[in-house]
Amino acid sequence: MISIDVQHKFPNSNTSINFKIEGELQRFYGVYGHSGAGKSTLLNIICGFITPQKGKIIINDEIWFDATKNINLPPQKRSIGMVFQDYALFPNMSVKENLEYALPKKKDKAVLQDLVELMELKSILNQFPLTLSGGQKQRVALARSVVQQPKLLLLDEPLAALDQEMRLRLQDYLQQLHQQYRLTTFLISHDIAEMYKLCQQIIAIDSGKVTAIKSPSEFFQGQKLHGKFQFTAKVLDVIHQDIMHVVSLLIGEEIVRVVVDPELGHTLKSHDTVVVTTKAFQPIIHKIG
Ligand SMILES: Nc1ncnc2c1ncn2[C@@H]1O[C@H](COP(=O)(O)OP(=O)(O)OP(=O)(O)O)[C@@H](O)[C@H]1O
Repeated sequence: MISIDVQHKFPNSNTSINFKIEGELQRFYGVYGHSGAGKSTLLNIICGFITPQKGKIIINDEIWFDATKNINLPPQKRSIGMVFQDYALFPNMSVKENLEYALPKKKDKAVLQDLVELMELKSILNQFPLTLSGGQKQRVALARSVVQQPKLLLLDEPLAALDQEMRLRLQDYLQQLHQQYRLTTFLISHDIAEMYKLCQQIIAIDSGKVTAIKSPSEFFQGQKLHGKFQFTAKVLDVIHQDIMHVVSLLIGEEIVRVVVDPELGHTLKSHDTVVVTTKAFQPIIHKIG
């Protein structure tokens, strides 16, 4: 059982933090909200980097924080694995040494071997972080955070710096990790598809408060899906040909050319951000993967 009920106010900030979460162990939670909503603050409070002014954090009957009883376990006493966007590996240690360093002294080394296999790290065990790609580093960082089999795994946008292909592969690894070890996981992500794929519950945060805890389909379909296509795109260039105005748009990693009204065409320039919507909803869908 997870029971979080904390209040906090940062000096010089208008945001009052008030997080209330009742949840179950072994679940994969997505933490979702606008920039500045308080997602990282939630993870920092759970791991003990920020001490809230009031409230309690109880994880599986263990009190990690209780302001009235003056209990505040330091981060190293809270059983937590963490991975952030920047790959915090020890640069002077090989992959193998990075993993071994994380293994608690009395723990069986078998878990290391399992993780090396699951995360396909065998071929890079003797390499140093500097020689690894972003995706490889994050695979090692994920494996390292799981070596000690923590009670909570806290992931703050761990895949945000990776390209789309690598991101999808790492999502598969994350999924396998969760299936294998069933660690209670909190993942911050802005990627709705990622949340759908990985998370059982979405913890929605807005202005320092938890506003909903729902399944991805309940949450996102209520919030986002309006039965029409809507994309955010970057304008790459606008070509004026006679009375035609052709705009090249970058949508995700795809470039799409569209003809627009001259009135609109004259107002657009490269680097503008636009929203593209279509009224008719008759998409042609081809399975590609
Ligand atoms: N140490 C701090 N001191 C003062 N204010 C802070 C501190 N940490 C966070 N805040 C404020 O709390 C609010 C929430 O910040 P937080 O980083 O948790 O947002 P976030 O949802 O993770 O945003 P992003 O998606 O951009 O990373 C912001 O208004 C931020 O300025």
